[in-house]
Amino acid sequence: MEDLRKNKIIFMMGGPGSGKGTQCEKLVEKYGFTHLSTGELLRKELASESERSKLIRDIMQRGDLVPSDIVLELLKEAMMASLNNTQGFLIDGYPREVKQGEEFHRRIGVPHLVICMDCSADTMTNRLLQRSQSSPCLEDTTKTIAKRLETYYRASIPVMAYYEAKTQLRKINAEGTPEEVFLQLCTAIDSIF
Ligand SMILES: Nc1ncnc2c1ncn2[C@H]1C[C@H](O)[C@@H](COP(=O)(O)OP(=O)(O)O)O1
Ligand SMILES: [Mg+2]
Repeated sequence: MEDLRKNKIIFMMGGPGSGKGTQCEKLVEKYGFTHLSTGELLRKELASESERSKLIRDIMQRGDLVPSDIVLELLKEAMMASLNNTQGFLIDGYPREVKQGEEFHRRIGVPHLVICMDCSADTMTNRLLQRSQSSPCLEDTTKTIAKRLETYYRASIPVMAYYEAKTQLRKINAEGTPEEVFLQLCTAIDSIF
């Protein structure tokens, strides 16, 4: 098997609205990383006509969660595809639970850096509400947001504890302006090169 860890692997954790997408875009531009989001990979797979997409669709229609081995398979294929023309992998919104982290560890390895975008519930809520005002979709009501935040907190605490002992875990103050947050991220990332 090709060694996917010959490139730096960085996990970007953070609640909804903590600024992961915004910062990943800036980091891709500065460092030449490949930005991978498992949600995005699943959406792309569903839009294809593969056998696997039918399987995933069936699972989702039953209301079940997509099994973590399928998610990891998609992630691994995407990593393989850009293995020789990237400066590293920036993986956003993964792992969602410790089990996914353990699977990633077994199949690929330990990430070189885990970033946690530290942001208060108030700030995340305000950002998400602002975004929802500029779109016709009213789904992101305060109540829905509160539920998403709670789900994130509950899941992220054990994941962070898992990585604390395994690799570099860096907490970033994600409350500031995008430029302020970006400067902190650059310091953390420069430290692994
Ligand atoms: N540092 C910051 N200050 C103010 N607003 C920010 C910000 N970072 C991102 N935003 C805005 C942009 C979006 O409308 C919203 C959510 O950002 P995002 O990058 O999509 O977050 P995530 O991908 O973590 O859900 O908040
Ligand atoms: Mg995002």
